[in-house]
Amino acid sequence: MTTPVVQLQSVTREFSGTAAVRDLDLTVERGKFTALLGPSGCGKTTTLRMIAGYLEPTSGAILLDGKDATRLPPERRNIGMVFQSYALFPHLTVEKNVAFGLRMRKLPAAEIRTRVGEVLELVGLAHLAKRKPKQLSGGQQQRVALARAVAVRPSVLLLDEPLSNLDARLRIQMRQELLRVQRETGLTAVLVTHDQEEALELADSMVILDRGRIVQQGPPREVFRAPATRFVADFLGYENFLDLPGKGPVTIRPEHVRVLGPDEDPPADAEVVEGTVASARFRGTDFAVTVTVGDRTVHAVSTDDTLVSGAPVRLCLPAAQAIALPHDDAAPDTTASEPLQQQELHT
Ligand SMILES: Nc1ncnc2c1ncn2[C@@H]1O[C@H](COP(=O)(O)OP(=O)(O)OP(=O)(O)O)[C@@H](O)[C@H]1O
Repeated sequence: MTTPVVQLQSVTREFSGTAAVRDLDLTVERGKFTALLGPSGCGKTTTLRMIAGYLEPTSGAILLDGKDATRLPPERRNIGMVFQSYALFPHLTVEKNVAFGLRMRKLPAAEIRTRVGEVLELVGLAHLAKRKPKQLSGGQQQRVALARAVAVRPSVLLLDEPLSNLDARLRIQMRQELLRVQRETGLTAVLVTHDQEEALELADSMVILDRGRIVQQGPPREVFRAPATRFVADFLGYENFLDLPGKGPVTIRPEHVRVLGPDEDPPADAEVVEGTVASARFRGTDFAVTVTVGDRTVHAVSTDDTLVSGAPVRLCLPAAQAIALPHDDAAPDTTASEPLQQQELHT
């Protein structure tokens, strides 16, 4: 096995006695794209800044390429960083911005010229080399920042919410761009994001943080399809948290809950509950439907445009899509986790 590029061993970082990151163990494999994902304040940026060397851990160790780097200053770590704010030098041209890190490393002028040319080609900006940052669009500025980080051939490329300043369309385009650059260069990358779609699309490994701790990690499909806790499920858009008779606490995505037609028979392995439509919100191709079942709300997705508030409906909860959750999982909304009563079920 090759040495991991980054290893965090029992890393804790406190601010005024409060831990922003607690006892974190993290391994970043060579050539892989790792995403740190979680809600605001969960410790993503603190973790990234410790890897970069801008913050020291309160305790624990950081290894880069297998060597202890816990107290090494940023300039002695071979790291490339891209920020949300681009952080370009406004008075320097695109090529001089990209050359900056190479000049700091005192590379020969000819080598700098070659590398700047290569990375500008890589991000498709060779034709804008003489422009200043303010003459570029947001997406182009972020490409310059990416080129500048890649030019130094870092051991690890650290990306702190690099796409969140871009509009929705451009963000999706730039995701592909980022992935292409990472794949073409073979660089190891660590991305901080609160956007689950971004992590799902880009990452080989997804690490979910909650209040400074890792709560789940693995390939995105695995984590998405089998959230280990209610927190992870909730964060990944599982809206239904139910206690099914004989099954215990489960979670199920709204798009897996079907509104049955009046004469429709449910599949054999499904639970069926009766309720009343509380709301049906049009979303373009379908409706986000909320249904009151007893004293709780079940979320479903339907293409039926005749559903109106107050209408009685039957919902089908396919057993195969119901993911079991730990019994003692803290419930963010306690009213939703009461067991569904037998009399509400039809078999
Ligand atoms: N310099 C600091 N001084 C005091 N507290 C800090 C400092 N930096 C971070 N924190 C606290 O540490 C916790 C984690 O912050 P961090 O910025 O790592 O979270 P995050 O997951 O990156 O959040 P966001 O997505 O909002 O950027 C927060 O509670 C934050 O207020």
